[in-house]
Amino acid sequence: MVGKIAFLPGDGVGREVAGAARKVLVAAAQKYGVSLEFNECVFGGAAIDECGDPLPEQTKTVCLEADAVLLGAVGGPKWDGATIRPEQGLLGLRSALDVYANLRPIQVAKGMEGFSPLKKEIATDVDLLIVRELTGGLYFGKREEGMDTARDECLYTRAEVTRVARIAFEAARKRDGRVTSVDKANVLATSRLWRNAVNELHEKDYADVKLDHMLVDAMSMKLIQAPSSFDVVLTENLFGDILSDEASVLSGSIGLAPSASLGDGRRGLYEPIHGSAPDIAGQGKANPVGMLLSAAMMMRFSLDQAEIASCIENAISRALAAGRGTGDIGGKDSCMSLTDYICETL
Ligand SMILES: NC(=O)c1ccc[n+]([C@@H]2O[C@H](COP(=O)([O-])OP(=O)(O)OC[C@H]3O[C@@H](n4cnc5c(N)ncnc54)[C@H](O)[C@@H]3O)[C@@H](O)[C@H]2O)c1
Ligand SMILES: CC(C)[C@H](C(=O)O)[C@@H](O)C(=O)O
Ligand SMILES: [Mg+2]
Repeated sequence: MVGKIAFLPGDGVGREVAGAARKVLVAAAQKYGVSLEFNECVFGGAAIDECGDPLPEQTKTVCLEADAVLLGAVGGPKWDGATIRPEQGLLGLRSALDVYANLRPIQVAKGMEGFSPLKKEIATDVDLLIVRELTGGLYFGKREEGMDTARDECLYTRAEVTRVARIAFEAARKRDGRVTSVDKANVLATSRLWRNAVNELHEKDYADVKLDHMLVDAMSMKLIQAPSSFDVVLTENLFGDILSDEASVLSGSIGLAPSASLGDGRRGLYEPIHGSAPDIAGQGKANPVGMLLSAAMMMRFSLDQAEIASCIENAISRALAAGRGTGDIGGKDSCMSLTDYICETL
């Protein structure tokens, strides 16, 4: 047995793509003669319906005892914002696991430029990694919500910035050696602290990595205009959420984008960057690729199975190169038929 996986399908298309990931993982594990233990738990809206709590104690315990947590997506109009609150739900889970660094790779691989809405010469060679701070900032500050006034506090400590920046610099060393830190330091005090802490760590431990800073508004333009000029993009929680949805479009669809959320230990939380997509849920239209790539990241980072991870990634690339795909990238497959094809070609 190589690993205990807390398996949280969640809601909407989360359930469809998580089912696809389980199928591919089981097939890949079988091929390599290893076994995986899946402990399925209710989470999100499904958990509210079952026991009135989006993150039941039992689910939290299974996640804290697992080697990795594999999550589909949560939410939907039926539950409003109740599936994601900081003290419960999705934000509660991220904070309980202390996974402060959310890695969101975006690639337009050679031969895949056709999926991108960008001109071929701009889409070529896009390969960037967004490192998003995940357990601080506006998402976790104090809130006041009155009829006519509301307030969301944005708070960052130097230690919170330094630990996620370290992950970004380490990742850059294994890639092209460049970090672009994104903030709004011309306006926000938290962004000035952010820039200062990133510079301090850079000077102290990572002078070999090329560092530059960019304001988030300019970054959202440059990401479309010159996406291949970026290697690692480091940013705070809210900016990272927005920029990663934007960046996912470069590769053709949000349904292609995976993520790994990591802390100080080996345990991680793996989920595609998209949500429960109520507009297409239950229709077999969801693209499973972002979820499958998240499962591959799980095998590599938390379960130490790099070979299985590569096997899954290669099968996905081959399927896309063969013209297979769901409707969001112009294909004719359903979530299930694409998943079955990937399983067969592992
Ligand atoms: N990590 C998460 O669990 C997560 C992430 C984002 C949003 N949400 C929640 O999901 C719900 C819906 O949010 P939303 O509609 O703003 O964002 P969404 O990401 O669910 O959907 C945005 C758009 O992308 C499309 N899309 C998403 N995933 C797709 C896939 N796999 N294949 C093809 N197309 C896909 C949808 O059809 C929709 O048009 C909300 O309740 C939100 O809070 C959860
Ligand atoms: C659902 C929401 C809280 C979540 C976030 O903003 O982190 C989602 O958009 C994501 O990107 O995982
Ligand atoms: Mg998001």
